[in-house]
Amino acid sequence: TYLINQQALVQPMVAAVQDSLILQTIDSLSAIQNRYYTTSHGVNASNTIAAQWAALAAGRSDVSVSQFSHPSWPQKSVILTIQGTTKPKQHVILGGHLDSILSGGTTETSRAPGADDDASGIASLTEALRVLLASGHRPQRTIQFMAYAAEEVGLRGSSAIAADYLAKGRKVTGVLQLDMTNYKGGTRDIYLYTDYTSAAQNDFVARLAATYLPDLTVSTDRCGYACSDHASWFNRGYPASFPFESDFNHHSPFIHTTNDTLANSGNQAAHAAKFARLAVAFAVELAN
Ligand SMILES: N[C@H](Cc1ccc(I)cc1)C(=O)NO
Ligand SMILES: [Zn+2]
Ligand SMILES: [Zn+2]
Repeated sequence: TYLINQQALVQPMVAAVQDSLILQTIDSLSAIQNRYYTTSHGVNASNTIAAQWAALAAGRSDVSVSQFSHPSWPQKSVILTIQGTTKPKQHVILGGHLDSILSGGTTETSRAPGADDDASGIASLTEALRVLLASGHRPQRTIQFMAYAAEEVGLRGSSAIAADYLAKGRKVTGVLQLDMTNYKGGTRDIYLYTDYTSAAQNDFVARLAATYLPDLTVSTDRCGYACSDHASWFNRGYPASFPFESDFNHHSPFIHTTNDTLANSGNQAAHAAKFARLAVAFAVELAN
């Protein structure tokens, strides 16, 4: 029973989302030479996100930022935790991946901007996080924002983290994945993917969109394979949802190339902002 009853909290947060700040984050992340999981730039990208999230967390004793080390490669995942007040052992998780890749192979000097895949998702998450922290709201359940390493090489960062949660018996109320939120190739606004996701939670997400983003159109589609980090959680029995930029046939054609740039995403972040608004609604409603 997914209740939607936090309108007084969520409406102002949704209104506070700024497209310009999302654009700024996409621009700075895609300016890094590449974010490949084994390069010095890929390590730098993780540290940059950790620093940016730590700056947002400043002054909050209930908020912390950590990096999750992966022994078999150098790029760390980033986890920001907002401690829950009454149900701290229950986790609401929102994620995206911080790595990038070139389909022909990626080296230390490769240019892999990954503006849509997945700087856009990280930027949408960062803006959702910003407005959530700016509100001063303290959620009942613990909310975690995660920037996963090494998604492009087999969902490896999220898989390691999800396996760790399972091994530790941690309770996960739900997971939202944002991977590619800014290239508007389809006719609708938000596409909820139905494979490797939870039907019940997807219905909740659709109702969140209807409640908080009434002007937007929502549709569904399928990937046909484990196409992003939501599958790491779903495959271990955790409820996951994956709102995506377009229908399968119209996603950004630039991904995994040197042309996955902000310019090729229309030099805008209005599309990514829709996902930031949905993310903040998901976090606050599910964590209370
Ligand atoms: N495989 C995904 C890209 C991808 C994700 C969803 C859909 I629909 C189509 C394509 C990837 O590269 N994620 O990083
Ligand atoms: Zn991706
Ligand atoms: Zn990708």
